[in-house]
Amino acid sequence: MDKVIVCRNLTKQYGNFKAVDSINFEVNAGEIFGFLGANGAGKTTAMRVLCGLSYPTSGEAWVAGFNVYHQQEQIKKHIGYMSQKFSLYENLTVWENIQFYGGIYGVPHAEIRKRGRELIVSLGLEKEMKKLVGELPLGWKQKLAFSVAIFHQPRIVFLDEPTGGVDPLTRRQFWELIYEAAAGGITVFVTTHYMDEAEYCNRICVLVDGRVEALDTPSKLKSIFNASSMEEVFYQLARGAKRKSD
Ligand SMILES: Nc1ncnc2c1ncn2[C@@H]1O[C@H](COP(=O)(O)OP(=O)(O)OP(=O)(O)O)[C@@H](O)[C@H]1O
Repeated sequence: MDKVIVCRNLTKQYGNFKAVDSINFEVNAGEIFGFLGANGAGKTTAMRVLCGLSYPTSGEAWVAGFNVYHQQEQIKKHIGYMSQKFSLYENLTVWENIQFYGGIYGVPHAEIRKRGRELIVSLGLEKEMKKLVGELPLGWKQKLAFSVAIFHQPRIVFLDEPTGGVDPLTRRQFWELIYEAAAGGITVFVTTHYMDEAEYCNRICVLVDGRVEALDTPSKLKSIFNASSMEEVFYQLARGAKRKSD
């Protein structure tokens, strides 16, 4: 099977403090891989290394076949990224944001127009196309931010708590977009604090104090921990955590 992310003893230290402590995992192509952990567990730190935004202290990792020490620029070209504070421009219109991000990622102009129109239709944003993004409800912004993050058809999309602050129905609709992307062959690496979302992932990796404490499908994890929900699994793992949120 094609491995799009491989981590081998990946470590990131700040001074003597190991924010990410020798983590190992592999993510398969087309997989929806959930990355869970309490506040301060090390999720964002690990994700930043995998996105080519910071260097590890030791260990190895490859993303889309590229090395995190030597090939950060190639990694950036082959991934999409969406954070909690997603990066849409609020004072540009929906259409202008699509054009802008398509351009940044080097999508040819004619292609941006064609795929941009298809995207507007598929999101049902025809009437909002010329509206400023700042005027859209949060749920729409999140859907648009996700669509823009995968507009250049990357191999992997990294989502850092993408659905913070929206209601369960909107979250569910957002996850339909995630499933569509995965069905189209994009690997999804997602952090979340919502345990209903954890259940939607193909596999879950739970970080506790910078270390991988569990890694399996939601159903296997529930059976291993003799738990009826991912919430319970998470609680059993995270209650021993020493780190507290900042
Ligand atoms: N630049 C830095 N210098 C020192 N310590 C840092 C730095 N960045 C992060 N840390 C520490 O590393 C640990 C992991 O932080 P990180 O943001 O990766 O956690 P997280 O799992 O993403 O948490 P959250 O769910 O709150 O976003 C925390 O204890 C944090 O204080």
